[in-house]
Amino acid sequence: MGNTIGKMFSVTSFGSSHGKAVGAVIDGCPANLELSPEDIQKELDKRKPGTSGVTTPRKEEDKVQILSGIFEGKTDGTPITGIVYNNNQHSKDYSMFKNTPRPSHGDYGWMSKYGNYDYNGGGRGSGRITIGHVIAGAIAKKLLKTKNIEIVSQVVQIGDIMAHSNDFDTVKENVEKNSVRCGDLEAAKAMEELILAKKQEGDSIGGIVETVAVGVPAGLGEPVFERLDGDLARILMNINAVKGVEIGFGFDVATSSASEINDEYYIEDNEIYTSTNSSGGIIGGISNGMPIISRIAVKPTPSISKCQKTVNLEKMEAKEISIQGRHDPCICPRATIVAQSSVAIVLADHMIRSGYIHPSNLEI
Ligand SMILES: C=C(O[C@@H]1CC(C(=O)O)=C[C@@H](OP(=O)(O)O)[C@H]1O)C(=O)O
Repeated sequence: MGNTIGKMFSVTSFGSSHGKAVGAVIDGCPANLELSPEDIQKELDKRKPGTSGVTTPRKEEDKVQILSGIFEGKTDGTPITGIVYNNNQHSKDYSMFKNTPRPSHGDYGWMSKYGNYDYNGGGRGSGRITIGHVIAGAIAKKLLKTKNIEIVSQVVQIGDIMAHSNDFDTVKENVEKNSVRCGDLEAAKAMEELILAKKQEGDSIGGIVETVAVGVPAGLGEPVFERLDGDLARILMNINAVKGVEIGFGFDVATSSASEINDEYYIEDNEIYTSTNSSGGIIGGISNGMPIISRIAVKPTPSISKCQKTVNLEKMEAKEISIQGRHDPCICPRATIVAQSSVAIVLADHMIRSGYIHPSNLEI
């Protein structure tokens, strides 16, 4: 239960971190979208572990195989299955967690719910599960590109260091130039130093990832329980380690007057625009044609080597642990591509639902 999202463009996630494989089944992608494994691989390469000092050192190639849904280089309207086999599990690192939940890791909740919980690598609760999001997101992004919709994500905050650049094209170019995936290269340096310092201390650090989608037409989203912002919040909040979601001004609306943040309209070349975008491109739950802006607050990775208090659930006694093994000192850099994929999945779903993309054949 709870492994599928989307109505017309739906994604079912499967697998676990130390099991055989992880991936996703995507149903509802219309036929005739040109799609190759490389289209997906280049996105997975941005997420894969072991690429820099600010990620987990686990070494995985994360090579995708497409098992179904493509005929002669194009989608054929049937379910697309993308799979990545796990190759570099170190399950012995996890033997100490069998009955000993890591503080603030999903371990305890999953042990309590299922009883039979694969504690190795956090099982299905692992960040590695986001491979499925990225596979589906790569397809969604290609689909959206046919309608000139583009999405970019960047790290805008790590600890108390903030990024200051938010011009779409600059951010798009700059995120590829630094391991933190921040659009402001000055801030990126300071962020990297902070992450490496936390890693050195055996600790980790949280931050904020922002995603901007441009070219989204007005009219996506449905009242009352399937508003576009509601659906975005749902998918974003479902990413591991996310503890907060904002759209547009988000929590800052609480300290604002309407006269300060209302987005005033104007007309240019017979088109309607707003002069500001504090609504983040969504009003009344429906897109208004302005860029869709979302932010996620990502908690620090809970698995740290600093000594922490926990309990042994079998012996019912207190215990201290220092978590070894391979973990990200900060989740944010790799979460950028997961956030972007998640936004793409929701937009693809709503583009089909609203009739902007034909549900079965892209050429119609
Ligand atoms: C491997 C990835 O992230 C993993 C996420 C994770 C966790 O508990 O969530 C724990 C670590 O797993 P392992 O101990 O097996 O290396 C991370 O490395 C990945 O994202 O590809």
